[in-house]
Amino acid sequence: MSKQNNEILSGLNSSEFTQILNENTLMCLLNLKGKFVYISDPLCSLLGYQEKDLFNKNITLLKPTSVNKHQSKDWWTTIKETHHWHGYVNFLKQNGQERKLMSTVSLMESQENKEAYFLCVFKLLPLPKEVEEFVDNELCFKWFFVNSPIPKALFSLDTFQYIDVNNAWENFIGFNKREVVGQTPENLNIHNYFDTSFVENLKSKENHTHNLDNGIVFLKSSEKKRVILNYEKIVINGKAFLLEVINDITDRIKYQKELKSISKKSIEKKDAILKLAGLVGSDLNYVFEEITKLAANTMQTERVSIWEFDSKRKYISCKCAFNSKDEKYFNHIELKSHDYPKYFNSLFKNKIMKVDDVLEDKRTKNFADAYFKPYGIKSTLDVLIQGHYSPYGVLCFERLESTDEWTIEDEEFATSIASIISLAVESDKRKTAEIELIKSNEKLVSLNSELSKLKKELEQQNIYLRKEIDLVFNYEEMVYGSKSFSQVLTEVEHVAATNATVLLLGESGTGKELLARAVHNISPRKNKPLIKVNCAAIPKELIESELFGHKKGSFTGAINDKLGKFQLADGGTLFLDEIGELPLDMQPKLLRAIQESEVEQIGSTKTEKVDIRIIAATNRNLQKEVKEKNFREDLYFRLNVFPIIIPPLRERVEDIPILIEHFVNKFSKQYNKNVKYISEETKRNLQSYNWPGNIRELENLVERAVILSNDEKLVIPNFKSSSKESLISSTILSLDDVQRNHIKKVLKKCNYKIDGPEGAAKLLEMKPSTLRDRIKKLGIERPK
Ligand SMILES: Nc1ncnc2c1ncn2[C@@H]1O[C@H](COP(=O)(O)OP(=O)(O)OP(=O)(O)O)[C@@H](O)[C@H]1O
Repeated sequence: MSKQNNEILSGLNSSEFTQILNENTLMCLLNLKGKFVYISDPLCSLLGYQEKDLFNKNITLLKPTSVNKHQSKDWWTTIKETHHWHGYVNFLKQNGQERKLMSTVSLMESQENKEAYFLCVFKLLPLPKEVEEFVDNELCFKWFFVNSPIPKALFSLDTFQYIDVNNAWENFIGFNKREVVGQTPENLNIHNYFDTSFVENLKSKENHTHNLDNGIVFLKSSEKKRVILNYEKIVINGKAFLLEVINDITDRIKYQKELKSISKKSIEKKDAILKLAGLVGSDLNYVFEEITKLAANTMQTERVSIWEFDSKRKYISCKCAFNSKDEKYFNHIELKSHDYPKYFNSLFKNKIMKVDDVLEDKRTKNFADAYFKPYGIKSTLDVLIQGHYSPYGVLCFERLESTDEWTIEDEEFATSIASIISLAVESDKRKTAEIELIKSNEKLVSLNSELSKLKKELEQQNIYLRKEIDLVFNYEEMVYGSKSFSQVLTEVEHVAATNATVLLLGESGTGKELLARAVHNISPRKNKPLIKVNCAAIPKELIESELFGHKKGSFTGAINDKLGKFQLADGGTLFLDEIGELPLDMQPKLLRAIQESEVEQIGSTKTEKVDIRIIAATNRNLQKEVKEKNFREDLYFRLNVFPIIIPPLRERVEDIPILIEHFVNKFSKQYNKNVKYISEETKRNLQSYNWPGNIRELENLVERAVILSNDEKLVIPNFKSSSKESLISSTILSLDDVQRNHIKKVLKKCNYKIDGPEGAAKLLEMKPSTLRDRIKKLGIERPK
């Protein structure tokens, strides 16, 4: 036998028990789950097993079945429920045969380890006499009846009077043995089951047992107990008695009831959570009202409220409160966090705070008088409602005077409700944001359509305006390398800041318009329009209307009112291109408009003030035109305030290579070409040309060349430098050539003498040795 078994047995080792146990005893000990913790050798060999086969195995391995057909439940189930058995059992032996045994099972407690075990003692059958012997055996009876921890009573089978009751019975029912012997359970108001038919059956048949699963007994104290009653007929000294075994299941039923109610409550809570979760997305006030109402009902709490933090979490204010009593509650009141730091700190730290006595708890004590006492609130359960980035607020459950404490289930439910509130708040925020977005989108659409309407109107009123406004100056467009053009730009910069009239003088294509835009774009008027009038391009009869506008019907063809360029340029700059072409009769009108800064529309009697800066440009020699009476002197003087002369391209050949590169890049991009190289020769050729059409001509030439070039090298087809007269090639000599020519000239003059006062070195102000080196380097030789 194992050491553990020995300990268990010694724990059970009352003197009586030892006497039962001898080498022939068929017995075993089962733990409450039915596992063998001890099995005697005779029982093992009777069933054909070895101890190790059964030890720690479940009794169900032996397939125990009740033999008694009146027994409603099987052997092991009955033992588990009633902790008791006295009757036959059939076991399946190891060889597959059945073995019927008389069994007596009772619950025992080990004094050693305080564990409970079922002690099962078996007798061989058929030996009815032995059965009697067993119960006749005084010691065995004592163990089975007197010392049993289960309440048991013996009745006379004839009169149903109590013959004996054990200690456990006395303790349970409350009567002592003396009070009950000779009485019936009915007399003592314990129960009246002996009126029922099963008792007759017990009388008539041998070894009959009966179970009452839903019995009720009343204790001496009148307290009612739910019990399972197990009855069996036993024979003592040849006389039949009725044994009653009482199994108290009151606690079990109460526990089952509690379990049922807990599960009912939990279902209710789940239903409530599902219902509330379904509300997320509805109007927030409605959601809050429903949440507080349903949460209060489900938690059986008198008051539930939702509080919201301000943006700095300095206070919370009540957003919604449910009150089962319908009193005026603290809707819309505020609690400042610095007034109640203990409350708020605990809430932020623990996220949930249950207070079973608000008047005593240090976290709520200091506001109990104001908030809890007047309303009879005894306990609270507060949960922090989390927001997306920071806490949104607090959910409060409040109970009036009640003994109920907040349970774990309550806390779980409250936390779930707080999560639903958080979801509802976030969804509401999203909805508001979406509405705002839709609104601003709608606003944008309406603004847009208003804008396009205005734009259309404006376009219709004056189709020039946009075109002119698009004339935006871009410094990157203007390249140069010459000193003379740099000088021009310096003048532009100086004059731009002023309001002075600028007169741009230069041949066609020299960049007058570009410069006019530059003046405007770096002037304080840059955000106002630059309006261009090409005096040469407008028919003579329309020029006045172009400049000053006209009223509808003022002349044939004036079908609408029209603004003139002066009005359009108001606040900005008016660029009068090709001013030399302005008809003579228009010149005094223009002069007046410029001088007076006012204009009069054709067909109108009113004059209109305008604030305009004038830039004029011409490729004509205006002085000559004045002399020849083609241009009015007074207008010339009025325009010639700040003349800027733009040199022709041939006078600034240093600009040519840079301009070529600039235009090559521009047109390569435009025509998707990959021109990268320009031969020095091409450059030289282009520099030696006299460019009557100036930069425009160069630009057009490069454009054509880029279009025609197929590889990385720019080829200028059919370009011939102009006739000798137009060439200024001689001016473009390399430095070496110039030096060579000059040294040669001086050497010739000095008759190739280098040293001395008459020598070339003296004339050239050089050291004779340096001159010699230079002569060598430049390959100058004395002619033979
Ligand atoms: N410095 C420059 N850098 C780059 N491109 C230039 C430069 N100067 C002029 N251009 C270009 O040369 C062309 C002619 O310039 P613009 O129209 O300004 O000359 P213009 O003197 O006003 O001519 P016109 O008297 O015929 O009206 C334009 O395409 C202009 O962009």
